[in-house]
Amino acid sequence: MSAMAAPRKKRPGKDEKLTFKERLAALRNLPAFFRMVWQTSPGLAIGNTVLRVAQSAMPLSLLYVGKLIIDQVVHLTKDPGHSTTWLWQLVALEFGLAILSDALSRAISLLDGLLGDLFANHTSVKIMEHAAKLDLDQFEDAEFYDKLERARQQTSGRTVLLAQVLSQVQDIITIVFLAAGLVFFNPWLILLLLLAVIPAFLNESHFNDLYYKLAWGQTSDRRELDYIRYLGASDETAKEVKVFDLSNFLINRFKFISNKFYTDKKVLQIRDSIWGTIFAIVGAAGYYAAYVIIILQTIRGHLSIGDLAFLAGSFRQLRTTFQGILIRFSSVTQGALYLRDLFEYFEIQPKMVPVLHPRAFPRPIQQGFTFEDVGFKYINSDKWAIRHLNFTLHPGEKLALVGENGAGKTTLVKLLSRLYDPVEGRILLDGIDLREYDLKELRTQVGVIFQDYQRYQMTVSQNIAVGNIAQSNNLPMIEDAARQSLASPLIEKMPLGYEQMLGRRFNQGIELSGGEWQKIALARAYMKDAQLLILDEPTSALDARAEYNVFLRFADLTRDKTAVLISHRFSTVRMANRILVLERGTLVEIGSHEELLARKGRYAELFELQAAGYK
Ligand SMILES: Nc1ncnc2c1ncn2[C@@H]1O[C@H](COP(=O)(O)OP(=O)(O)OP(=O)(O)O)[C@@H](O)[C@H]1O
Repeated sequence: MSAMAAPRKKRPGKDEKLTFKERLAALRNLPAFFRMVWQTSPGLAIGNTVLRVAQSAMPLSLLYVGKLIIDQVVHLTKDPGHSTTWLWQLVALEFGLAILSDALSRAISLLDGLLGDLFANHTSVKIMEHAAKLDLDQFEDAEFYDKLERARQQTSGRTVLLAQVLSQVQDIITIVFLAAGLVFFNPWLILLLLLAVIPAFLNESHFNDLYYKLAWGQTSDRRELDYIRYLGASDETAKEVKVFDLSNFLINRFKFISNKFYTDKKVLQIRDSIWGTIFAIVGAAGYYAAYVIIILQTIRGHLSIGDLAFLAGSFRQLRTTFQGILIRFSSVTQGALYLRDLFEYFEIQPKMVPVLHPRAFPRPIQQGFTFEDVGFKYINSDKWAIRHLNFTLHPGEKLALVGENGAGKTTLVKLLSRLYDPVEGRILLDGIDLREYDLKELRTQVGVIFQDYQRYQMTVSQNIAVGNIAQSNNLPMIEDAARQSLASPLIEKMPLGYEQMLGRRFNQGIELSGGEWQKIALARAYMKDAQLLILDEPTSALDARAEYNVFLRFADLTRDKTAVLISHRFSTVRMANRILVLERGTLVEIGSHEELLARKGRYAELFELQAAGYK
């Protein structure tokens, strides 16, 4: 079973050469990128384009007006009696153009900034929306995580790409304007310039590939680096880092990985700047060759002084714009390569595709859930976590799952709540495959509290409301759920009651004990009127009296519901109608507490073992 349903594409490995063709092919991602930009804000996108087109006409206009001014000045020096009106009109025009050009640049960078911020937000939302669609096991795949990480990096990095692509278009239009002016004088000079900047371009694009490959190869190390940074400086880990004295261990690991990054990049950067300098000299030589030609033509009287200034200025501008375009071309293609990562992430499709015509969830459940030879193994494991599992969970039944660590109890529960689908066999609900029911409805009808439930750094009421987020403003319901899970006395003692922030991350947050957190988390189970309630060791952190009370209450509150409990405490387990004993993923016994004790099998053995501890 593969988590990556999307087609795998050939990716450049560390040593693999990225061809020019591949780089060009990456540009195919740009239309999709522009679509995303457009979706972000059509108004800003149009405004930006219009301003940039206007700005691209500026250099040529300024240079041409400059030429007219010089020619007019030269004319006036030869003929001082001539009227100066035209000259001052030209100066005023140039002044106006200079102000306009400056205003346009500022407006463009403002729109770039605004559009960039909105684009980053829009992409982050899309990444989260897509993550919500994916299956749980896709998150457990390291390759997927790398992809997610690279996609995340796109959000801020791609705003740069946006400005680059737009500048590229703007510069191309500028060049068309300038070249149109220059072709008139000498087309061969443009060719000369082109030849002079091409080596710099090839060099730049070569190094960009190397940078990209380096960053690509470092993705998973980078994840480790982020993780170490978090371990080394976070409220959640500070306690263990201190008692186990881990700081040196973490710092050394951090240094080792970050130094490796630094060294690898340094070597590239040095080579890049040496070659960059050499090719910049070649470019400058091209420009000065053209300059000499223009000077010679002026001396021979073929060009006016104004023409000389205009041509020299145009060439200088043309050269920098050309170089900018060519150099940016490789960073645009590099950006497009990164975009491919983003789009590849969006291409990953969940395997749990909804059926075309989902069935309505039965209300009430008639026959219950039947496991038919169910087998399951995790994507990153060759071992069967569950195998050949056959049993029926009857409606209204309270079933306890018992087994040693790693026996498969939580896995069974995940299959029941369709976080995963079986790899072998099937699970039936009222005789029909669970996969045929509407997944959303199933989620509302099956309530699960996992042993590793989340401690949200949010308010108490939000922490409870996550059990049914649609009711997050329904305080009476939240209070009722807290009463049922026996959390209300605890909440009433808090300074801000249900509005109390929990955890230490945010202002005025208070930290709770493990058992206190569990009581809050348990309230989530009562937030919806689910027909099947699953509690996976929900009371392991509660003291004996609290646990006893919770289960008495639970039995009372779930009288007409089906329930599955996982617990290592037999005092709890014995309250169930039936007990299913799992061993290495298979069912070894099933029956009531009394029946299983009488059998003197595995359950009796585990029960005696625990009872002996209390004697
Ligand atoms: N996400 C996962 N990826 C790979 N293997 C997993 C994953 N979760 C569990 N396993 C493996 O599947 C097997 C069953 O695990 P499971 O969590 O169902 O056990 P359990 O009976 O609930 O254990 P415990 O009493 O310790 O909670 C174990 O061998 C475990 O290593």
